[in-house]
Amino acid sequence: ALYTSPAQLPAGRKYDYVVVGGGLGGGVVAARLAETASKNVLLIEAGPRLVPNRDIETIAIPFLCVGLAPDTPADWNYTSTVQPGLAGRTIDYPRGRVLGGSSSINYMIWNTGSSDDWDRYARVTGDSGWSWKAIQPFIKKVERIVPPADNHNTTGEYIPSIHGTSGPLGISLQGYPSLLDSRVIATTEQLSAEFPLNPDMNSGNPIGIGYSQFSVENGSRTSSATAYLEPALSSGSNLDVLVNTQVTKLFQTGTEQGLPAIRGVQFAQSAEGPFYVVNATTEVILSAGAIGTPQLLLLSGIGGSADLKKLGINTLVNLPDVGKNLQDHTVLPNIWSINATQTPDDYARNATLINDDLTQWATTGTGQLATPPATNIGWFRLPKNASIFDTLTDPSAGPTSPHYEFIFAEVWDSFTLPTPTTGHYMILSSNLFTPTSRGSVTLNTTNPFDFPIIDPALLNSAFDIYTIREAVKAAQRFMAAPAWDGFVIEQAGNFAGVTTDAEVEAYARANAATVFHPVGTAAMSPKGASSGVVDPNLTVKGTRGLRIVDASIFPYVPSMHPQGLVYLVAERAVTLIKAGC
Ligand SMILES: Cc1cc2nc3c(=O)[nH]c(=O)nc-3n(C[C@H](O)[C@H](O)[C@H](O)COP(=O)(O)OP(=O)(O)OC[C@H]3O[C@@H](n4cnc5c(N)ncnc54)[C@H](O)[C@@H]3O)c2cc1C
Repeated sequence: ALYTSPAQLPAGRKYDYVVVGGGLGGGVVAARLAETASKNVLLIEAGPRLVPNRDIETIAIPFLCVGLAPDTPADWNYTSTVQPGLAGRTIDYPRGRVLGGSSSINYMIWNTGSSDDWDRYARVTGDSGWSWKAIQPFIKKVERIVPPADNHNTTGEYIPSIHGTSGPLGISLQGYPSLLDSRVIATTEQLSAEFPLNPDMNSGNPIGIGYSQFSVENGSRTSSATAYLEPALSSGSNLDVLVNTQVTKLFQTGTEQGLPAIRGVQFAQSAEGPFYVVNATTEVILSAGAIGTPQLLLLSGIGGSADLKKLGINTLVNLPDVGKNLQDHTVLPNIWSINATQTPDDYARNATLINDDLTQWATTGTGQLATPPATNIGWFRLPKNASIFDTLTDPSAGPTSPHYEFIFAEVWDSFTLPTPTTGHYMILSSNLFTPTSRGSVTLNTTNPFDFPIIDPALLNSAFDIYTIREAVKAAQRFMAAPAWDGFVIEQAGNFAGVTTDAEVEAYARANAATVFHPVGTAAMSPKGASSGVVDPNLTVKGTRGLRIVDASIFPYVPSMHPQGLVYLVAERAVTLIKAGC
C-alpha cells in the first residue's frame, strides 16, 4: 500500500527487505522482491508520488522533459561546486526527487551499453556475471519493444532479435520525423567513412549513427514508477511504499562473523523530526542514487575515517572510497540556424500551437509532444592516431566504447539561452562520454537535510578538453556534408563564429554542462579488495545485511546513457538477492 506519512505504517509489520530510495534502482528491486508472496518489502522515498496527468502532466509528456528540472518539485535542485574546467562556473545538478527518481524526470534515451564496458566491469570486479554475454538475459527481462508514437514502420531502424518483447518497460524508436532525419541519414552515406550508419546502437557495438530508442510507450514516459512500482502497488501486493520521507541514517543492529550488521533504518519528514526506525529482517537495500547513497553512507559512519572524524562522526566501517570516484558525462549543445518555416521552437512563441499539441497529446497520446526532442544519436571514437594518445593511454574500455556522442534535435539550446523571438534552429550536441576527470560527493554538515557538496569535476583533465574539442570539430565536419546545403545557414547563439581550437576550447568551458549521469561514488571492486565500496554482488564491504543497487556502483561511467544499465544492474541484483548471494 502507499503511505504518505510514517505514522500511517502498519504497527508491528515486519519487513524482510527495506529499500531506501524509490528511484530507478530502488523501484525495480522493491517491486521484484515483492513478487515473492511470502516477503514483505518496505520502500522509503524522499519525494512524492506524482501521478502523471493529475499532479504533474509534464512527467508523462516526452517532449516536455527538459522542463522537469531544475527548480521543480520533482528535482532535488542541487548545484555543483565551482568547476575549474567550466571557467569557474557552478552548474545545476538535477536528480529526481519523486517516485521513479531520475527515471521520472530523465530524457528517456535508452541504451544498454557497449560490450567492452560490460566486459571491463566483469574484468575489474573479477565477476564474469557482469560481462556483456552474461547480462543479455536481463535485457530481455526488462524490455518490451513497442511501436513508436507515430506508428511508423520501423523496419531497418533496429534489430528486433536482440530486444526483449515481454518485459515490464515499454521501449520505442524515435517517433515523429523531424526536418533533420533524412539529412542525418544522407550524411551517413556521403561521409560514411567517418560517420557510418549503425543498424542498432544497442547491439553491444554502438559506433556510428543510429535511430534512437526511448523509454516511451503509447506516447508517454515509461519509468521504474510506471513499469514496476505502480503495477505492484495496484496489484495490492506485499509492497509498502512510504513517500515524502527521507532516510536520515542507517544503523548497526548486531554483529555477524565479526562484522557489523546494518539492518536499521532511521527516517523522518523534516530535520525537526519526529524520527522513526525500522529494522529489516533480511536486508537493507540502499538505492538513493549516486549522490544520495554516498551521503547516507557517510552520515551513517561508513566512509573514510579521516573524513568522518573531521565532522565528528564515529566510524562504523572504514571505507575511504565512499563518495570518491564521481564520474559524469559533459554535454555541449552546438546551435545552427536553419531554413525552416516551423519547428518546435515555435512553442515558445505561439500559445495556440502548444495548446493544440497538448490537446492532441491528452486525447490521443500522439503528435510532436509524444516523442522526446532528440532524434538520431551518434557514437564515435577518436582516431587511433589522435595526438592525445602520444602522451595518454586510451581511457575507453575498448573498440566498442565511444569517446563522444552526437545528439541531434530540431530545437534551440534552451539550457543556456532563451529562445530567440525569430528564426529556426537545430542543435548537434557534442558530448564527452569517456571522461578521465574524477570528482566527489562529500558531507557539508551532519544534518541529513542539508545538501552534500557535489564536485563532478567536468572537463578537468587534458583528455577531456581535447576530446570535447575534437567532438565539436567532428560536428562541424558532419554539418559541412552536401546533405545540409541550403538547409543550414550558420552557427548560432554562443556557437556563432567559433572555429579555431582556442575558440572551441573557450566555448566549451563557457557552455558545457552535465548530461546528468553521475556514477561511481560507491563503486564495485573485487571481493577482498581494500579499494572500492561494494563487492561484485553489491554488498557493502565490511558489513552484513546491506547492499547497494543504483548508479553509484559502476567503477567506470558507462560510455552511453546509463539508465538502461541501471535497470540491468537492478534486475541482476534481484537475482543475486533471491539466490542468497
Ligand atoms: C534531467 C535528467 C536527464 C537524464 N536523461 C537520461 C537519458 O535520457 N537517458 C539515460 O539513460 N539516463 C538519463 N538520466 C540518468 C538516469 O535517469 C539515472 O542514471 C538513473 O535514474 C539513476 O538511477 P538511480 O537508481 O541510481 O538513481 P535515481 O533514479 O536518481 O533514484 C534515487 C532515488 O533515491 C531517492 N533518495 C535519495 N536520497 C534519499 C534519502 N535519503 N531517503 C529517501 N530517498 C532518497 C531520490 O529521491 C530518488 O528517487 C538523466 C537524469 C536526469 C536527472
